[in-house]
Amino acid sequence: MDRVFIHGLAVDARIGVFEWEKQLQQPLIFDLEMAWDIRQAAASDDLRYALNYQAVTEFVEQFVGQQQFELLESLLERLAAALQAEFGIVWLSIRVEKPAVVPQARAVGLRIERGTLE
Ligand SMILES: Nc1nc2c(c(=O)[nH]1)N=C([C@H](O)[C@@H](O)CO)CN2
Repeated sequence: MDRVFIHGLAVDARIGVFEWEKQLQQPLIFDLEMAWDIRQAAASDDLRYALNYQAVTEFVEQFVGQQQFELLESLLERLAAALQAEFGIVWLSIRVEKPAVVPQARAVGLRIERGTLE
């Protein structure tokens, strides 16, 4: 299956376990990989048959901006389900980095995969 990707998408979020984290917005960096059969879009040269990465980007920005969780796990699980439902994505991987929150590390975060590939 082909993949549409969005790398390095920075979105401010209210997320974290600690009280100080709940009082501010902090940047999250997302990498998304989404399975999509591109052949119909390629044959027709028509955006309607493509997975529109601009639309996905705006959806992620809006979704993340509206949520508040303690754990990255909670955010990613819901974001993955929302993207699959909104765009009909059968499989996706979302990786998120929380930069500079753990001083010993450049970034921390997680990566999940949801759905199935035929
Ligand atoms: N697996 C996770 N570990 C931690 C998270 C998280 O969301 N998932 N969050 C934190 C704190 O909020 C972090 O930002 C600062 O230590 C700790 N560990």
